[in-house]
Amino acid sequence: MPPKRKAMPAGGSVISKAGRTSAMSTPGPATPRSLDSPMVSDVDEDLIDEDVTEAQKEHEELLNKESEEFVNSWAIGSSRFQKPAKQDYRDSASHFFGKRDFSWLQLKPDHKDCPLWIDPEKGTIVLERFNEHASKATDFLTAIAEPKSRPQYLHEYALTTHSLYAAVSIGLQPWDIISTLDRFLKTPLPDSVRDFITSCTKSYGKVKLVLKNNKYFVESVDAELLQTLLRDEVIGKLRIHGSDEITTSYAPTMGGLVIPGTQNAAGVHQAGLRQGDKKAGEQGEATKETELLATLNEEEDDEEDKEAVHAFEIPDSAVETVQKRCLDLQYPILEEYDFRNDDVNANLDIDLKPNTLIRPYQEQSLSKMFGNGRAKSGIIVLPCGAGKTLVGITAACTIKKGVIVLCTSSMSVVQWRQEFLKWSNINPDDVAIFTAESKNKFTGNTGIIVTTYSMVTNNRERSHDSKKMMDFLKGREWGLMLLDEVHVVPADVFRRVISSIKSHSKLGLTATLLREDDKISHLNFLIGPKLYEANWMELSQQGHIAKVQCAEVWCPMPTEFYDEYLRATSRMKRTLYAMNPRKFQACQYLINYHEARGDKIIVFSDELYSLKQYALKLGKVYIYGSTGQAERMQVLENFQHNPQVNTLFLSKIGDTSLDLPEATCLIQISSHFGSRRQEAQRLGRILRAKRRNDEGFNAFFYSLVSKDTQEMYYSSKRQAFLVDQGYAFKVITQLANIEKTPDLAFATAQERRELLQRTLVDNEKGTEEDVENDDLFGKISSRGRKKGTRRTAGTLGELSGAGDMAYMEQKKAANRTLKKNIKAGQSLFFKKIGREKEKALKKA
Ligand SMILES: Nc1ncnc2c1ncn2[C@@H]1O[C@H](COP(=O)(O)OP(=O)(O)OP(=O)(O)O)[C@@H](O)[C@H]1O
Repeated sequence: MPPKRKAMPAGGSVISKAGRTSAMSTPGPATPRSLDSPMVSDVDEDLIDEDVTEAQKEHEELLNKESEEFVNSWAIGSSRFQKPAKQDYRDSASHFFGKRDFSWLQLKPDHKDCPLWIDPEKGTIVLERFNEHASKATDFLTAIAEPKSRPQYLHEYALTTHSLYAAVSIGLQPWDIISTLDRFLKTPLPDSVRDFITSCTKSYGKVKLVLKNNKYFVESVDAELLQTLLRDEVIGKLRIHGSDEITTSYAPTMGGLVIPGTQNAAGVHQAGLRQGDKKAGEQGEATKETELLATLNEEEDDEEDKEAVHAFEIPDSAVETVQKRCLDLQYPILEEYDFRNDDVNANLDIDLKPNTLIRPYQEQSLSKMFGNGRAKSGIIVLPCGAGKTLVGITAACTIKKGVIVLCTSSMSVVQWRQEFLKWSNINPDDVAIFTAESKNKFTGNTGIIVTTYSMVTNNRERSHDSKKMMDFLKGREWGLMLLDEVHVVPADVFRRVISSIKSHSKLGLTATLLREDDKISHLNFLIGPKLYEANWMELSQQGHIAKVQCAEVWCPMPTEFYDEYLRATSRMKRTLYAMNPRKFQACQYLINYHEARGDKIIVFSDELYSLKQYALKLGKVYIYGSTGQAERMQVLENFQHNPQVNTLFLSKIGDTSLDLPEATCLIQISSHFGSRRQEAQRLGRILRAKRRNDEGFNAFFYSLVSKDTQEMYYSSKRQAFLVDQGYAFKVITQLANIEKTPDLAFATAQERRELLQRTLVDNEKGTEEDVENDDLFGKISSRGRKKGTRRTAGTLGELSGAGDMAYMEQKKAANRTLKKNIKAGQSLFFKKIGREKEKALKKA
């Protein structure tokens, strides 16, 4: 714990530009002036110009006089700051601002030192990132408000019922929130906002559901409130017979609980010292940033030491009814697990390996979960590639009880198991996998099971083994349920998971807490509130994720393509804007350029037809849903280690969970409409670039869009989330010297016309759908077909008489090289591609 901070003194000093201070003895609420303001002695007086100081003196005197009157006139709770009548504050400039004219909120005298602005009507808060007190305010805001947009200089947050619920759940009290917010604001806190905070928080966090010695207790520090609940006709009847008395005990504190992998953890300290100055510096920075919150929590812990907690017991079967009833009564229940006092469930022998040091933001997110010595259920949001897996593993190492991990695909299941073995000392026999292929149990009393959501919620007839495994999962209590990629799983799937598997605490992990159907709020009550959300830009500045240059490349459509586009069905439109020859050329140009720089490139296409056509024409490798597991592994292996395989074409199956730290450049040629989530997840593939800490290194993300088509509209929608995270998309309308690209494809009008004809013929009867989708719960079913489309067996070239064969003719040179490589026995992988080509040739 950082040293305890004393309450900030009232009043303070007004800082002039030259660093001079002037005393302000007026009583009033504490202000951010006292937040490490530079003292007058810090300033070299010789450097201050006489004239300037005179003018400043005058200004300060005036300011002091005004501020004295001003500060005297306001105090917390004063109705002075309610919105005055329009005629009292509107002036000739007001019409420029319309409803957003907040000039009636008078600035505090020391507003320059306060980093926050507030919209009193909507509760939107704007943070000046350039303000010297910004970092302290940032941590506070992350705890109480939803980050909406975080570009470089101004961040926007919104106070919502859910964000305030989350703030209460990590232990903040309404008065902490009100007074700290008031301290950071440039204007006095408007009454409307104060009332909103009070009303949202007064009932939150008052009632907790705690599983102690395997019995459920409804718990509160407010005995009166528990009596009210017991008088309720529904809850009263559910109290366990014979436990008429409300029991009283004392709340646990964080005392003694150390999150593994942190600076304080045993075994890690030494490793921490070896990490070098940079890491130590960052750790210090994180500690500084959390100081404010820690102080608030610490003060509260002291109080909690003495605070009595009252509880009554309810049966397991009544948990959902009580939760629902409490919600109806406006007392939402928070779930907490007192794992340190759980003597019933066997302890799991697991700890992080001694040299594992978790990063400051990982530590911060976990401290929100374990803030009061118990495990709170909730969601942690970290950017793609920032290490959510290790956060989940560290939570498991802290709780040390049975763990069940739910993933979206069997590929992630394998990865999760590997990560448990990589980061912790867990016995491999204690981590078992439950998928269609493997239904193992752990050998000891307790352990870890990694599975998928679909395995657990499958309604179809189960095999004998599968049924036995489900009985095993349902028949025991789990200490922790780790829910990976929570944003893709619909509410009813969660309900099915949660109702069939009993777990004391739940931790949801995601990079993008957003859904296009806006149903994200369901997660708040099904799993728990958002406990922490990291800032993408901050993490990339600290080198934990790569810095990325984003660009949107506008590719005009040749007239004949555009004519066809205008009259095509919506399905064909998508194919046409993906197959736009100018887009193809841009892709070819960018691949050449980045391969020459030594980059490893991933090209994404949702459109299977274009994925294959592009890859075959350019002689590159590709993976999509139907690619067999062995071939996938081989392709990925080659992409990572073979210097001749520098570009990989991927369908949407590579959107998530693919760990390819070699990839440094990403080109997107076709995507899923306006999905913000897909855009962010794809970016995530290069955020983990190995070379991210090389001097001046940048990864590149290009989105190729066909000009004047629907794709332009979708593209700007897709970027919204990343723009809010601070990424800027440059628009490129002309790629320099593209016409000089050697062997530029479709350079003649004749070739472009042929491409158009082929595209139309190949897709006349529908297009092939990807047969696998890692987003298991997306609109397109994972195994099914979309209405109006058809699945084809074999290659499209075989059906249309074109496809591969036509490309083989055009790319004779590339294929000859390919054949030579095969003959030289260069790799099995090249041999396989060669065989496919030869087969296609023979058929033709
Ligand atoms: N504290 C740490 N120290 C060293 N390496 C770490 C740490 N945390 C994470 N990593 C590494 O960062 C990489 C990304 O981690 P991980 O795969 O867990 O990311 P993620 O957040 O789950 O990404 P995605 O959402 O894309 O799946 C991994 O290679 C992991 O080993």
